[in-house]
Amino acid sequence: MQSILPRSIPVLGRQALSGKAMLSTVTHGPGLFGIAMPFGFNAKTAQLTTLKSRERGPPSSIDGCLAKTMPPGFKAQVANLDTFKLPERVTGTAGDVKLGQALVRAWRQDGIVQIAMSDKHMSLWQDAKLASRQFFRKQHSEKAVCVDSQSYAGYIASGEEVTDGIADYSEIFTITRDLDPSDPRVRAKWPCHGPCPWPDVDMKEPMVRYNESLGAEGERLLQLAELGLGVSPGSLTRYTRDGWHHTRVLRFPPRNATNGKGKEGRGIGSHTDYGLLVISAQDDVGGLFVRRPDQRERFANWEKSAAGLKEDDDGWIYIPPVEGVHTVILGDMMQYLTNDFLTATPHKVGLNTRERFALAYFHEPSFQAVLKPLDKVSGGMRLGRSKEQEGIHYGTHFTNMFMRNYPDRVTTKRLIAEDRYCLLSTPEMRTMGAAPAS
Ligand SMILES: O=C(O)CCC(=O)C(=O)O
Ligand SMILES: [Fe+2]
Repeated sequence: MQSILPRSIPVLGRQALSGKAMLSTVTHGPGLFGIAMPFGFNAKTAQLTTLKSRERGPPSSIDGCLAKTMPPGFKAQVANLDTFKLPERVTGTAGDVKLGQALVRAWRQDGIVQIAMSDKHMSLWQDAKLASRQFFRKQHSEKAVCVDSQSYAGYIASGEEVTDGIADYSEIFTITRDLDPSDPRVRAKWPCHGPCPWPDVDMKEPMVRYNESLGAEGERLLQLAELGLGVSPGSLTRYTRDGWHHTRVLRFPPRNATNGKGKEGRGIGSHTDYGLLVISAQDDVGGLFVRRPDQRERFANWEKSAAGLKEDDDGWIYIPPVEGVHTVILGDMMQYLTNDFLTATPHKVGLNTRERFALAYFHEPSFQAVLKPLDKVSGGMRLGRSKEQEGIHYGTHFTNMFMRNYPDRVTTKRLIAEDRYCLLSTPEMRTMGAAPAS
């Protein structure tokens, strides 16, 4: 099976392309907005467009349409990414290896890949999007009660989350592992372990279905990444047994209807996410920007916060919405495991002229995992130093990040008041060791 849509273009066609051929720089004046959006092109159309614009040279009118979805006030190159199609199962065939290598190459070049949604994913995403709209439309008082003092799951009002000391305008419902109060880990007061305070089944059911299917996609992507990196099967996926996967259901207000708590036009500040993969879907509005891997921009979010990194600098890539695709960026633990060969993707979200809905699914190591860098993969900088390290306990990294983002949340206050943090260093919390030498 071919790895990239459509069948009429060469597999791994991206190799023939210089990165520049896919990007055009656009600065938006406010006058450009209100023009019809390009949503409605499916992944296949977008791919064909890429091919056409390559043949013609200058950006096509469709490229221009994609660029017009960029939020006002931002300057960035506009991506027109290839779309990969995943096999239903990864079995290690020559085709799987080629696809894995192409994914690794694309992550190293752009920091992001586009994956075609299957019909099933498409319908799960439509249902989840509808549930999200219905939830965010509720009265503030109905949403505000969806909070839990033991887990970080539940509602986060616009202006509550903090990135690099500045309030984000995103309004969020976070879904973490939904644990009954009688669960032994909850009773033992493990940090971040507790129920998900769902508003109702109308929200719960579609979200649970969506997350389950992305869990399977995350595993296939990790298996392909193992093949692409040339490491033994299980080198990455051993950490996701009992993975601490979670999801952020996001709404961004239009830029002229915020509550004045954050910075004008900024939805979420520049940051990297914490685990292995972030698999996202966005609606037709547009707002996501990423930075490509750059040897000159070194960071390690688990050692020193990467929040706010280069936020107002040049060099951002705008990722326009394309119907029928997931985007996949990399998290801190992928960077740590691969010794910087694959780096976490810095990204940020700008507010647009219309409200925007997105769903970010985080495919993560187990809370109890202690990760160790892979011997066989080296990005240069960290090799040697990383080998001597004790490894990273994912639960501690996750807890640190959530405490940093929500300093005033009831969950953070209870965690501190009950001195739960010290439990993170106990042996029961670290029951997954490092990968055996491959
Ligand atoms: O809105 C998006 O597309 C991305 C959101 C994001 O970066 C996050 O939730 O961490
Ligand atoms: Fe993010």
